[in-house]
Amino acid sequence: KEKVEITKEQQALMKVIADAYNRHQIPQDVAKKLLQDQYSAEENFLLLTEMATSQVQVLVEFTKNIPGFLSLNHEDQIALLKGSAVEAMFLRSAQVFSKKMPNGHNEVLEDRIRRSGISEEFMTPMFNFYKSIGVLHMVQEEQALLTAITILTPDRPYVKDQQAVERLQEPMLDLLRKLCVLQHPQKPQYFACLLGRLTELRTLNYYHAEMLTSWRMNDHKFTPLLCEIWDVE
Ligand SMILES: N#Cc1ccccc1NC(=O)[C@H](C1CCCCC1)n1c(-c2ccc(Cl)cc2)nc2cc(F)c(F)cc21
Repeated sequence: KEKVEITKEQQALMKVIADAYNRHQIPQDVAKKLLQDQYSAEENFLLLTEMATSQVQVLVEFTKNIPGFLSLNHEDQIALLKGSAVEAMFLRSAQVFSKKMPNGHNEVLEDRIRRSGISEEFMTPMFNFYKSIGVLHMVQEEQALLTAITILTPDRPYVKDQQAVERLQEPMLDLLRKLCVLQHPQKPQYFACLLGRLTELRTLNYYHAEMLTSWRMNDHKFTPLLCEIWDVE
């Protein structure tokens, strides 16, 4: 039986990433807002664009805390942020969706999202992903590392120095692998399962632009930042 040990520098890395992840979270909890009231498709769309805009700002702050990220080539830094912003948003949404709430609240939240204005055809892939994240019962450190690993994906479009990105992603993957063995000793496949979720996450990337433009309302307005990050307008 392999004796898994987290080294001193891996403990330091975990602390940096987990602190940055907890520090850079969306202030207002959108789930609470959705549970309070039933909003129109227009109001929900506006809420989404506000959430997504603040999520990008939060993502940039989190990413700046990833050791070595700021030493990457500047265009590559932008390419990594642009390439991972949508996935980070869905990963964050999945984590919010998976949080255990008082009886019946999770069902109400799902219903509010189902009726928020998103086109029917995207419900299944989106909720399948949310549920597949939910069943993993990830701890905060795993969520933080998974977000960092998503950002540090070497094969994003327009990344020039992929090796430099791999050198940053590898220590994160190694640390996450050890964490999974220590946190979920009864699930030897847990680490592989987590990485499989990142593949499922990429498919949501594919749908996101259409999810937005097909929102059940006319005249979809996006902030300039979202036009940059989402392939819309
Ligand atoms: N959460 C969260 C979150 C954090 C940062 C950025 C965006 C976020 N997502 C959001 O706000 C949206 C809201 C926005 C208002 C209308 C209903 C969906 N959202 C999404 C959703 C994101 C995108 C796209 Cl195309 C469709 C859906 N899946 C959610 C799951 C949840 F459980 C949840 F509470 C909220 C969720």
